[in-house]
Amino acid sequence: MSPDEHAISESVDQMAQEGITSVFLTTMTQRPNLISKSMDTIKMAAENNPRILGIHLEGPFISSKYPGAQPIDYIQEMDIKKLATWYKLSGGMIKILTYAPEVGWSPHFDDYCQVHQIKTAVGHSDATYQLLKNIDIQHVTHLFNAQKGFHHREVGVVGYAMLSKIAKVELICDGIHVSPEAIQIAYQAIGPDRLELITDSMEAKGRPDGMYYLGGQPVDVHAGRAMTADGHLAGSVLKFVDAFKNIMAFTNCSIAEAVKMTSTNQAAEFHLNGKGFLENGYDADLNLFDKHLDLMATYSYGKLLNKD
Ligand SMILES: CC(=O)N[C@@H]1[C@@H](O)[C@H](O)[C@@H](COP(=O)(O)O)O[C@@H]1O
Repeated sequence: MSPDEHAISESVDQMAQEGITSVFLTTMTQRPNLISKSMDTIKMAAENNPRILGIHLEGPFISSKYPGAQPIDYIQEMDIKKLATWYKLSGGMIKILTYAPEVGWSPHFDDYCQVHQIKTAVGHSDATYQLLKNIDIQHVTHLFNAQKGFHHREVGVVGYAMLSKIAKVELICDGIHVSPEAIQIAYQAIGPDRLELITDSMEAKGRPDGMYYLGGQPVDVHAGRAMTADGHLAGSVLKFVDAFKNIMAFTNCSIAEAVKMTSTNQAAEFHLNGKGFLENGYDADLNLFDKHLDLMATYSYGKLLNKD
């Protein structure tokens, strides 16, 4: 394994400490050749690590109105040829693409994604409710963050996420990206069958405050917040087990619902066979908690990965 593949694989194994048994690794908006390199590196790392199940391409086909922490200089126009190159380099591992449909949608693009089973997600986008409804978007990336918010005459991406009957909706449940009250509203409007918790975390997670990098830009991490120099929240330092606990604390939902939002929904959406349930013949990926819901042990494919 190359040093980069090794580093990726190690960081995925490290995630077992917070109860993560499988991941889609997320790329940033960057120069095309760097995205190409990531595709190849992740593909190679996945050959030796069965916990890497896919890639989430976040950008580069997004709106310059909502870059968030994505480097604005590398936002690109939708280009199916580029997507096809990355898909090939990834060995078919791209499972989800976050993009801004108002700048990039075409029937040809939709066909390409459907044929290659790439889920299209709206994110970093200024799309209107009507556009999202017309193109039947089925996934919303980090609800509320870096997207058109709710206005009473144009309900935008947030309104679409709430009104859709089928779209799965991501939430960064750290109480910083989204306030506990907004999380309650999302829970009441969207519910545990469609919400999916994510971390959106970057390299500083679990490490001391200081300067780190996200997509090649310096990020200052202090007291649980990661900020770019121009003042955008830049990913999180949220541990997945804390997202699991927070959703219960913020919404009063049941453990069963929190389990749904952290595993079953994702497994079902992406047809991850063998994942998401404890059943005969399944992969035996599981977390053990004590009565305070502190994580005691994580098993992946039946093998103990961490222990308190
Ligand atoms: C990897 C990524 O892109 N993450 C986004 C970030 O770009 C955005 O700045 C932040 C806050 O968004 P907000 O200021 O719109 O709430 O949310 C997420 O962390």
